[in-house]
Amino acid sequence: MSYFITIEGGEAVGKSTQLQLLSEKLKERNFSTYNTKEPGGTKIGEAIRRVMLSEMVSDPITEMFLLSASRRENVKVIREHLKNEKVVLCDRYIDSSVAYQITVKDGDSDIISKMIEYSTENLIPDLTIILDLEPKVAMERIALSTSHNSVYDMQTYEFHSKVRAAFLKIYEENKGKRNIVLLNSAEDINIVSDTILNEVLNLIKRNTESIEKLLINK
Ligand SMILES: Nc1ncnc2c1ncn2[C@@H]1O[C@H](COP(=O)(O)OP(=O)(O)OP(=O)(O)O)[C@@H](O)[C@H]1O
Ligand SMILES: Cc1cn([C@H]2C[C@H](O)[C@@H](COP(=O)(O)O)O2)c(=O)[nH]c1=O
Repeated sequence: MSYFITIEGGEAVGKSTQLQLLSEKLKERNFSTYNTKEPGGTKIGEAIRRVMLSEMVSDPITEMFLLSASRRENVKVIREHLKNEKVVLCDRYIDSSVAYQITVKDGDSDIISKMIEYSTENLIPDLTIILDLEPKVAMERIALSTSHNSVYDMQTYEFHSKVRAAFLKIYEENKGKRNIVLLNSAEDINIVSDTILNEVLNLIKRNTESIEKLLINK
């Protein structure tokens, strides 16, 4: 069985740390994983990432064109890995576009939703983990980190607060409709990591059980 899992949230909430830990823990359990991120994941995507992280584009639709080009290329690669029974872990995906380009930057939601549709061809995650953190703590982590110096990392408290609120809204609007989990990432790294692993193992267990039921009833 293949799984597509996304990790979402604002700047420095711990997405890449948790993605790496999850990948290692799944490998220890004999799952084959493929790690990727957005923007990025392919040669074109990485070039777009460099542009986006060095220059804040004020027009959300212009940003969506860049993100969609990166995403479309990345989705092709993701689909190949899903065909090969991999657990694909993606650091940010479509919920980030809803949060940043629609909610925070007030981009036209119909246009952006269409762009998401075209770039993903409706590839929806099996599970989305949203990491939530007070912007004050996130900004402290950014200040201490040597790798957090993008134009997004350097935004104001107000910007980071809007991003946090946007992800909380996504959670409220989607819980019960798709597999989406909200976690407090102010907790210790290992506690957050164990909780994420449990969520993933539960998803796999639920799926395996429903397949077994189908086979028995056949
Ligand atoms: N639970 C935690 N407690 C304390 N520090 C943490 C925790 N999780 C991550 N960190 C630290 O916070 C910083 C940001 O973490 P990380 O790079 O994983 O965040 P991120 O969400 O991927 O950031 P971005 O999306 O902005 O690149 C890193 O220095 C990391 O070591
Ligand atoms: C996928 C996606 C990303 N962004 C922005 C927000 C982030 O700060 C940067 C990526 O940097 P990170 O270090 O990987 O967090 O890109 C966005 O605005 N919209 C999106 O859909």
